[in-house]
Amino acid sequence: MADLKLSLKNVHRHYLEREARLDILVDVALDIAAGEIVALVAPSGAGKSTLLHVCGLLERPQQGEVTICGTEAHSLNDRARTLLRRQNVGYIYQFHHLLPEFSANENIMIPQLIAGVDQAAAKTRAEDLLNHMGLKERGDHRPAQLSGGEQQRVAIARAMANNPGLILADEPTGNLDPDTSGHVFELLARSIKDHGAAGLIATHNHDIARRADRVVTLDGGAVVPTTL
Ligand SMILES: Nc1ncnc2c1ncn2[C@@H]1O[C@H](COP(=O)(O)OP(=O)(O)OP(=O)(O)O)[C@@H](O)[C@H]1O
Repeated sequence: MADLKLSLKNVHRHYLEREARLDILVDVALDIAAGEIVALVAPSGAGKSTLLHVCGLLERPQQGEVTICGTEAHSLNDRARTLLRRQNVGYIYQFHHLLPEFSANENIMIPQLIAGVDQAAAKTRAEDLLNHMGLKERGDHRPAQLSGGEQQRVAIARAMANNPGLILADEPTGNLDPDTSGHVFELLARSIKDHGAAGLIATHNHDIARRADRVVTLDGGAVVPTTL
């Protein structure tokens, strides 16, 4: 059987707005195996961020199973969910969310230090990851001293820092020009595959989505395959 990094079964997520109930995710099923990258393309408001939040254990679905790297999250308490997320999930956002007062190296070290890695090992790994991102000389630079594409490459390195099995990316190239978008996506895809991780990448950019192993969309709240 495939080594599944993400498995969703029968997932339902709704929001209550005054009297109305908004059904955003309806009976969602989705499996992503190690080494696989799935693009999620759907109109604004369809529920892409909601799906990523459920996959990343930031939101609980009202119903269904969310299994991350072999561990089913539903019955876990909040603390156990946080640990599962920290150990197994890397998140990348449209805007890098790097800590402005810290250098690129330090931004990549911080999640490792939180996970209990010692200072020297965290620094070595940060330098190694930056090197892979083509940013060897930029370790001491703060986010404001880097271009948008460079900031996103640091954000990718940070997401990979604790070697997560699952990478979730919400519009990771949404803020970049087309050439830079392609380059950043290639680096992200290579990182995911080199680490034997799985990736779910929400994007409005069809050129980017076509580079994934497969593309899915949200149709009436369900995840269904699509071609672009
Ligand atoms: N906490 C919440 N309470 C009520 N409604 C919410 C909440 N979070 C999201 N929604 C609604 O759920 C729907 C899906 O939102 P979501 O952010 O997942 O969409 P999206 O596909 O990521 O959109 P976009 O591409 O514009 O970012 C929207 O109609 C949104 O208003």
